[in-house]
Amino acid sequence: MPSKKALIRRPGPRLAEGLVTHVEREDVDVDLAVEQWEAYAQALRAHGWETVEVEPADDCPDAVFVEDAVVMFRNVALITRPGAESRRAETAGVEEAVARLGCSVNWIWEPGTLDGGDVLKVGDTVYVGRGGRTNAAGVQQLRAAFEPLGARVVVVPVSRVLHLKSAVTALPDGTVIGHIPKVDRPSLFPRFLSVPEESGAHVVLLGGDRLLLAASAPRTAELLTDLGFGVVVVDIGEFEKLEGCVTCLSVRMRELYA
Ligand SMILES: NC(=O)NCCC[C@H](N)C(=O)O
Repeated sequence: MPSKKALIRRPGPRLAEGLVTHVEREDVDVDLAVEQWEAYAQALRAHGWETVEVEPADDCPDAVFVEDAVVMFRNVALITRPGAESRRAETAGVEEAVARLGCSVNWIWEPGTLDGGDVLKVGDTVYVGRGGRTNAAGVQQLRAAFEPLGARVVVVPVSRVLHLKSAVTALPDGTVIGHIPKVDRPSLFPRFLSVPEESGAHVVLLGGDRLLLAASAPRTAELLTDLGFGVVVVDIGEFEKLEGCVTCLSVRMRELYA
C-alpha cells in the first residue's frame, strides 16, 4: 500500500515580506493566509493524505512554499539549494523532516541552484526548468541524483514565469497542461493541453481522477470537470500574491518505505 504523506509548513509572521519577481507587490493579509493554508491542508487530509508539518521557519518569509526545498524521487529526497539566497535557510528543517520519515537524503551543492518548483515528474520522466532559480549546475546535479534511480531527466527553458510548475503541471493521465502565453516551448511535451487561465495550469494530484485547483481558475475548473476529472477547489489568494500556487504548498510523498 503506497504511503500518502504530504509535507506542509505553516506560514510564518513575516509571510508578507515574501519575494515577488514577475508580479507587482500587493499587501498580504497574514491571518487570512493562515486560514487559507489550514483549508488547503484540510483538503489534502479529506482526500486521504496524512499531513506532516515541517518545523516552521518564522525568519524565512517564503518557508510556507515548502515544495521548493526538496524534490522526491522514489524514496530519495533531494534537498535543494534555492536560487534566491533569502530562501537557503529553509532547507535545514525540511531535511530533518524527510530524514525522520526514513528517506535517503541527497543534496544540491554550490554552485548548483535548484528550486523544487522547477521540477515536474510525469511517471519516470523528470522535467526540470532552467530559469531564474535553477541553473545549469543544478540541472546536472539533479540528473546525477535521479538518473541512476531510473529517472529520465528532460530540461525545459523557463523565462516567462517564476518556476517550471508556475507554467505547467500534469493531469493524472500524464497530459501536461499550461496556459500558452506562459509556456516557453509547449512542443517539448508529448501531450499538451492548453488551459484558459494562468493559475489553471497548476494542479495537485490527489489520487485517482481527483485534482486540487485554485479558486482563481473557474474556467479551467469547468474544462477539467467536463473532461471527467473530480476538481477540488481551494482559495489560495494570499499566496498567489507572492507567486505561490497550489503545488508549492506541499510535497506529496508516495513511495516511502517507513
Ligand atoms: N514552487 C513555487 O511555485 N513556489 C512559489 C515561491 C514563491 C516565493 N515568493 C518565491 O518567490 O520564491
